[in-house]
Amino acid sequence: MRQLNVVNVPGQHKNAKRYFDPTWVVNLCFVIVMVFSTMLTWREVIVLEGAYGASQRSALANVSNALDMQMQVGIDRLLFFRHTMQAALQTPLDLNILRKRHDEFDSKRALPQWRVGVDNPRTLPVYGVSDYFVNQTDLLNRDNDALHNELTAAIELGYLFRLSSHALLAPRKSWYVSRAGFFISTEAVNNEQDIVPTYYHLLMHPWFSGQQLHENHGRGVRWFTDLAPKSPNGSNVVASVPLDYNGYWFGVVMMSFPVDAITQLLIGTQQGVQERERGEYQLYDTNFKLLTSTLSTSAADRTFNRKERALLEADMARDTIGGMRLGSRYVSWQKLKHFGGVLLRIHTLREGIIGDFGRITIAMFILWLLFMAMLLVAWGVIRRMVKNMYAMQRTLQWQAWYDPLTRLCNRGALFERAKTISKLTRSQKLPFAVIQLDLDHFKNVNDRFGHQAGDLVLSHTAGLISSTIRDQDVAGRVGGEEFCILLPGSTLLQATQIAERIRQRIGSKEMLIHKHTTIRISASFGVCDALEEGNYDFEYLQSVADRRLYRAKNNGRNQVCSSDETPNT
Ligand SMILES: Nc1nc2c(ncn2[C@@H]2O[C@H](COP(=O)(O)OP(=O)(O)OP(=O)(O)O)[C@@H](O)[C@H]2O)c(=O)[nH]1
Repeated sequence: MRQLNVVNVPGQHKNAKRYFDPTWVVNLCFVIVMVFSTMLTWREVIVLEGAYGASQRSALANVSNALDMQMQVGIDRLLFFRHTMQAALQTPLDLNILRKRHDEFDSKRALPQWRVGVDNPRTLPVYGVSDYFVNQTDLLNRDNDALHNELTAAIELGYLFRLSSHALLAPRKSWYVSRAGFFISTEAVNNEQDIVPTYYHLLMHPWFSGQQLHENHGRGVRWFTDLAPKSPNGSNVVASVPLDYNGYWFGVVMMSFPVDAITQLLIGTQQGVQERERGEYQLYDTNFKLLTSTLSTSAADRTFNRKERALLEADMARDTIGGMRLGSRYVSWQKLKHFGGVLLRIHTLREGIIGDFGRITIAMFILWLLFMAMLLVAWGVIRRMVKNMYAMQRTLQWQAWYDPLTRLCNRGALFERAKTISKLTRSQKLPFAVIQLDLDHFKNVNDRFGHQAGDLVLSHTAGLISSTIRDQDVAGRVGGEEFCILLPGSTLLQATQIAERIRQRIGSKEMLIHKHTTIRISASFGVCDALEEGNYDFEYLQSVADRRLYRAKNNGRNQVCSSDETPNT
């Protein structure tokens, strides 16, 4: 027998679970709204974070530029001093007072230490060491033709050293250290015994030795740090520039700036800035050694661990300005143009939270939380409403299609499905059998045992029918105690056998209608098939089956009639 491959008729109870669940749509919609609103909020946070980073870097750039400007003043002054020396070497002053100093130098140059000076408080004395000392190292040389001119140029420079301006970043000390074994210094050497150690000390520092031709090819200003936080003078930053003239390296002009003054300068730039926006500024030298900070050294969150330092140094190797989040801090940094060091700005989470960006972020987060809470509540309510509506719709739909007592199709549903099956079987030229079934003497059941017992018999019979037919067959209650079964794909013979099986099952069962009462009932059947009748019209088929049912009734009930001519089978 060919298998009928369509029984998916609207309203069929067995397929009800395949219905689409609308709560999934509600869930999906809310999840999409949640995801999108979270993504939008997140995007806002990222934009805010970018703006925060930019504001941090811009605050740092302001301070860094102010510091650079002051450093530039120092550099300008240093270059001016060098230029003065070069001018003095080019056109030496031919004054009697200076010529006397040449003679004095010639007379003292062999002494272990000496002092030559103009008796005038507006200039500085020249301190020197012996010819012997100079000859000990290739770094020094006293055999040059311009030696006297260099000496008078140094005395002239002494005048300028004295005229130190009142810049914000005033030098602590200024020196001219000559390779010819002498120096001038804004810090007087009070004891003659200290001249040699002082000169030696100056030579040994990189800010002198680092100005040799092979170390400073560009002959520009170089910056050095002199870290001595425990000394009374504290740490210094030293700028030095070589003095060259006519291709000969004469010596080095140097100035030292106290780190404390830089600290004050940094603190000064914070005046007028709200405390929560200030953050902490740290100045590091070229070797990433901390020089100074605007906060006291005891601040716990000012230091970086090894991993953080490595991250910062890697970032600094790539650019001249940047910023990154390190733990709960935001660290922005900028390399200083002149000094070669780097200025850092550290903004802690606490400062960030009480700042404008922090407050906006918190407000946004609270709004997002509120929105999420409202969304969740709305989700719950709408989901429940949709669920209830859906359940109600399913109930109504079920009630429209099914008989509540027997749970079989009602008359209307059966006719609808019969039409569909009829059309389908006709198009596929398949048999389509119809069984009409009527309980025998059902009135007696009602009369003897009551209407409720009658209902029980009806539902019990429906159960027997449902459990006997196949999945593709459809059973319905078409009258009080009258049933109809559609058997798509079944021939008359097969349908008659099925009807017979149902008849036997109904007749053989003792039905429990009261606690201690069972009854046995019977049913009569009329069967027909569309292929045999040559007509697929359901109403016609039902009328034939009905006619045969009444033949069965007339022939004594409890039997199946499948023909108009032959006696019951
Ligand atoms: N309990 C109950 N009885 C019903 C229901 N619908 C119809 N009936 C009863 O079914 C009985 C049908 O009686 P009849 O049409 O005389 O048929 P019968 O007594 O079965 O006799 P035959 O069909 O000739 O064998 C009537 O008494 C109806 O009241 C129902 O839903 N529940």
